[in-house]
Amino acid sequence: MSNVPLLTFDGVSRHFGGLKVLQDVHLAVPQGGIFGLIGPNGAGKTTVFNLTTGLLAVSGGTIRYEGRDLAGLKPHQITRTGIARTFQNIRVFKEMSLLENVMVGMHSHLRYGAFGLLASTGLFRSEERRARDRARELLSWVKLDHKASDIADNLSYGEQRKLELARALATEPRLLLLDEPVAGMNSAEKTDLMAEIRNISARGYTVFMIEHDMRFVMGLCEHIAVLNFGRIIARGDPDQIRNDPEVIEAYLGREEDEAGGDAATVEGSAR
Ligand SMILES: Nc1ncnc2c1ncn2[C@@H]1O[C@H](COP(=O)(O)OP(=O)(O)OP(=O)(O)O)[C@@H](O)[C@H]1O
Repeated sequence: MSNVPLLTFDGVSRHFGGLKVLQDVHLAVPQGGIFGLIGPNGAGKTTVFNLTTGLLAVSGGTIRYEGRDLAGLKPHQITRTGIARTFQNIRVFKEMSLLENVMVGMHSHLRYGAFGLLASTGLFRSEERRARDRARELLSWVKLDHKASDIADNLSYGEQRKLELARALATEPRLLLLDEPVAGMNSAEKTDLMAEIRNISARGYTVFMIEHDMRFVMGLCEHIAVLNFGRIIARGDPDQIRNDPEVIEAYLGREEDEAGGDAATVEGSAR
């Protein structure tokens, strides 16, 4: 793993009117490996992803990817620099096959574009065959290749999440942002996904994930940052995070506030 960060947040803030959702956030996601961002509900985690992918603009500070300031870039331009993401709410095309879902993610990389995908003629066949092979390969990384021709609507919730992951990979990113990848999965699916994400990381992708499931985060991430009320309150490896008094306070405080709500405990229970 190189020491040069792939993605950096330098004094980043984001306000919505008077609401300071992120304040002076400094982050450095190293190249390679798996980085986790955790924090109680509403801490600002998804906003970090929305800023990184250009869905929102920063109110202050700088976000750099491979040293390049991302300010002013549109989401599709950011995708082209090598950043892909999945969403907290599943966004698969339910009436399309798994293969087609992945190929849609690929279109910005195909020379003929999305129109050619729909109206393919002989001219485009070899390119399309290559795309199909790649899509099938990506589906195999999340163990869905045997269902490649099925309609996405027939998949379980957990499988739809994995399909989203394959589709994100189809843009050929180097940085993969995963927003709550195991939400809605049963424990067997979580165990499988953990192995699959480890394999994806071993292939050279940098993974940056938001996740509430502490067992998953602690088991998978080498580096973790903790957001609370829009500020980073801790950074470190899983042991440092688990034992950080401010982190424990942030989670326990929330649990009391929410009277046994769904805030995860730092010790490791899944929600
Ligand atoms: N576009 C927006 N306009 C106004 N407020 C927003 C917007 N996006 C997010 N917020 C607010 O910013 C705060 C942080 O939201 P965000 O979704 O980043 O939190 P989160 O840590 O991802 O939460 P969760 O774990 O519940 O998904 C919330 O109070 C939310 O209501």
